[in-house]
Amino acid sequence: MIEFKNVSVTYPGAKEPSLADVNITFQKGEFVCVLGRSGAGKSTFIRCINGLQPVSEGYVKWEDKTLSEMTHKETLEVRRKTGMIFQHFNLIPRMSVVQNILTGLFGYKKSYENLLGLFKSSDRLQALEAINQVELTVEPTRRVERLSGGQKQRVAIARALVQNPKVFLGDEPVASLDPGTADRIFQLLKETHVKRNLVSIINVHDVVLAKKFATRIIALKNGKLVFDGTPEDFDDTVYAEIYNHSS
Ligand SMILES: Nc1ncnc2c1ncn2[C@@H]1O[C@H](COP(=O)(O)OP(=O)(O)OP(=O)(O)O)[C@@H](O)[C@H]1O
Repeated sequence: MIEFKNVSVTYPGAKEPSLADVNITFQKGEFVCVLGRSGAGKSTFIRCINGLQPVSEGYVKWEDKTLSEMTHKETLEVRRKTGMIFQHFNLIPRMSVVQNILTGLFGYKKSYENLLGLFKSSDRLQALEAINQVELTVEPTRRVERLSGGQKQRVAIARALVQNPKVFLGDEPVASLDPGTADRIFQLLKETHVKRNLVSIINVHDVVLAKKFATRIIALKNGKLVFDGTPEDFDDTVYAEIYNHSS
């Protein structure tokens, strides 16, 4: 469904590529965790998937279409199909839970409707359903700045859900949460993933979480794809190879 072919990314002024000649394909139903040391290229990789980061060489394909050759409309469609979840949640602090979730519907609306905040009652119903699905028990009208980290991440997931995504992309979604909350958020992501038969590709620092939830683990080192296998294959030898400090 998503294919990387000889993908490299070199940032302006950089001597070395941050992503180097990556070849990989992802299929529906895969729950992929991306591992690697800090600076290995994980965020760059995730952002290439929906074109937030343009590639310097090679291409990324969604089904049979190359991202860089898509029309504006097709690119927007790809973004709409992608639910992104970030470490710092990317919510609007002074807006309420339900208002934040409704922004997930922007991809379905005309821009003037977004500007005027025009939502139908069926939209609000959808937002309330998403709140139920992520088991968020706070008042929908509460401002998100007053929520805990775990609650904020649930709002972010609910916002991604109303988008009706085909793909979940996570850039360190649990990095700022305590271990118990991180585990519960991963549980929720995995359940949603299974229910909706998504492709999920999630950067994570915690190898234990990756091994517990992933159906496939990949690892980057200095921008190169150095591991692609099952959680069982990701053993101590592989761990040492990926996280050691020599190049
Ligand atoms: N916008 C940018 N401009 C220049 N260099 C960048 C940019 N973004 C990332 N880099 C560099 O590219 C490399 C890979 O960064 P990236 O953020 O993809 O790694 P990462 O594995 O996600 O790291 P972390 O786990 O710390 O978030 C790093 O050397 C980083 O400094």
